[in-house]
Amino acid sequence: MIRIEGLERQAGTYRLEIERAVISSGLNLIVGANGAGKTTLIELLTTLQTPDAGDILYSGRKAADHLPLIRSQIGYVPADIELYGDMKAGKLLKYMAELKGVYQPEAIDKLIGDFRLEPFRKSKVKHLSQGVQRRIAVVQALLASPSFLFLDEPLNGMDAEERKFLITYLTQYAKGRMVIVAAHELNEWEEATDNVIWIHRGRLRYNGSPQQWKLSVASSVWEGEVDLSDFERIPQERLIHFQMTDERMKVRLMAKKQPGPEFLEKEPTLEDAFFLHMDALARRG
Ligand SMILES: Nc1ncnc2c1ncn2[C@@H]1O[C@H](COP(=O)(O)OP(=O)(O)OP(=O)(O)O)[C@@H](O)[C@H]1O
Repeated sequence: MIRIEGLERQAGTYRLEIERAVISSGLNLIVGANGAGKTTLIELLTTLQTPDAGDILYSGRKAADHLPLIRSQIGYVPADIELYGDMKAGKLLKYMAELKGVYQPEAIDKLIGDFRLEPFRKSKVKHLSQGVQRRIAVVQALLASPSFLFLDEPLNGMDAEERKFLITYLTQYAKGRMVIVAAHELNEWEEATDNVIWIHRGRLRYNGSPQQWKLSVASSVWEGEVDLSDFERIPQERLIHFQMTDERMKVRLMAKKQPGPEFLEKEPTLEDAFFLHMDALARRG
C-alpha cells in the first residue's frame, strides 16, 4: 500500500497538491488530460522527484527516510524510454540485472521468453522497433520482481498484439503487487483496471473503483444511427464517437435523457466516464 499525505510539488507554473490518498495493490490506472500531472505524480511516487512538502509512505515507511530500500522495490518504465542503443538486447538486460544486483540467467531467459524477445537477443537496441524497445524497457523494470511497478504510457509505439500481451501480463503481475499505469487511451484498460486515479490540473479528483466511477455517470451514454442532417444538429460537445455507415451516421453521445427514439442507452466505458466527468467539471466552471 502507498499512502500520500499533504503532497505538494511546484514545477514552473504547474502545481500538484494531493492532501490524502491511499493506493492499494492491483492495477491502478492514472487518468487525466494532457498536462494534468500524471507524469509528475509518477515521478514523485517513484522518488525521481522530491516533493516540496508532504510524505509518500510505502507500506508504512516514509520514502524520504528509506530511499535505498524503497527504490529496490520499485520498477519504472518512463514514457520516453532511453536504452543504450549500441548494446545488444540480451547484453543490455544482463548488464541492467548486474547493476541491480539481481543477475540470474534463468530469470532473464524466462522474461525474454515471456516477452518474445528471443529473436532480438543479438540485435543492437537502436535497430529494433519502438514496440520491441518498449518490451525491453518493461523487462528491465521487471528484473528485480518489483513490488511496485510504474509504467507511463506503456503502450506507446506498440502494435495491437503487443498491447494486448502487455495488458494481460500486467493484469497477472498486479495480483498481490502494485502496478500503476498512466494512460491516455482508456478503453484498452477496461478489463484490467482495479482502481482509477483521476488527476485534473494537479488535484486528485477521484481515487476508487472503476465501477463506482462509471456508476456516477450512468444513464448518460446513448448510441444510435441518424441521418446526416440530424447529425449536424447534434452539438459537437455532446459527441463521444461517430462513424459513417452508408448514408447515415452511427453516433455515441452523452445526454441526460434519451436524445430520440433511435437511441439506446449504453453502459459507460472508462473512456465515456472520463469524458462525462470532464464535461461535468467544465460545466461547473
Ligand atoms: N520541470 C518543469 N518545469 C516547468 N513546468 C513543468 C515541469 N515539469 C512539468 N511541467 C508542467 O507541469 C504540467 C504537468 O506535466 P505532466 O507531464 O506531469 O502532465 P501529464 O498529465 O503527464 O501530461 P501528458 O499527458 O501530456 O504527458 C504540464 O503543464 C507541464 O508542462
